[in-house]
Amino acid sequence: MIAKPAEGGAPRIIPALDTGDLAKAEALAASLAGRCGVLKVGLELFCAAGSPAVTAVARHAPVFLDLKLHDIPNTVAGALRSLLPLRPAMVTLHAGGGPAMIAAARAEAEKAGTARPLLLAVTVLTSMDAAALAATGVADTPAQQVLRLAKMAVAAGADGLVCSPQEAALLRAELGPGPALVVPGVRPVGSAVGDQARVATPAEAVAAGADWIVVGRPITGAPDPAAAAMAIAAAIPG
Ligand SMILES: O=c1ccn([C@@H]2O[C@H](COP(=O)(O)O)[C@@H](O)[C@H]2O)c(=O)[nH]1
Repeated sequence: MIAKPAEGGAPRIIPALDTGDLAKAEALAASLAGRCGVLKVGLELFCAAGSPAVTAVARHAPVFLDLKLHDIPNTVAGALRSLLPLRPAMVTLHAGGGPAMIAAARAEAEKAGTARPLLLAVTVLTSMDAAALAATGVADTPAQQVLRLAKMAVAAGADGLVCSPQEAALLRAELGPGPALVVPGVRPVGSAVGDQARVATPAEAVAAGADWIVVGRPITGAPDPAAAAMAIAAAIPG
């Protein structure tokens, strides 16, 4: 399993290679790999190019395969079985799938032995504010719902959690140093927020307890993505 980055050590930034163009993703991977420890393949790239996208990006750095699996336990276990030969370093599944789904995924992942991916449970999407959450029938605040889902997911076998920077400190305080915290919704000072709702700067996210921060458009949309990634790294103390 991939180890958490040590303080002041391995780079903590995971660029999201969100494009439907595999050649563009490969070029981004080649330019960013030296500066970032892990690269993220998400739904846009995977739906466009499939498993060859993972293989191509993995030539440059370990892959965070962010497919946010969410289905009945048997189907999620089967999806994971199909993904494990790609040797992703991290895989996401929605915590909302419940404890049986997460436990089934963990049991399947264990079959890959020490090479297994980190299983990360997505709590409440960082694009959702309190009103969006209420529209799904959840009257609690995003922080309350994130904590509820996080506790359940870790108890069911998740190795870590995807949360916004605004809940990272709460999860660290409640769950301790064990679970990996992978944090999107990160915006360098002056960057457009776009469709993200619960955001903070890279420095704030890391100070709150993020092990890795996920940054997409502020890097991939920059005229020089590698320079943008280096500027983000430089803005994180330590
Ligand atoms: O709650 C979540 C879970 C995953 N993501 C993913 O992270 C990146 C963020 O991209 P930006 O361009 O920096 O907004 C993207 O791939 C999402 O699918 C998330 O944003 N929030």
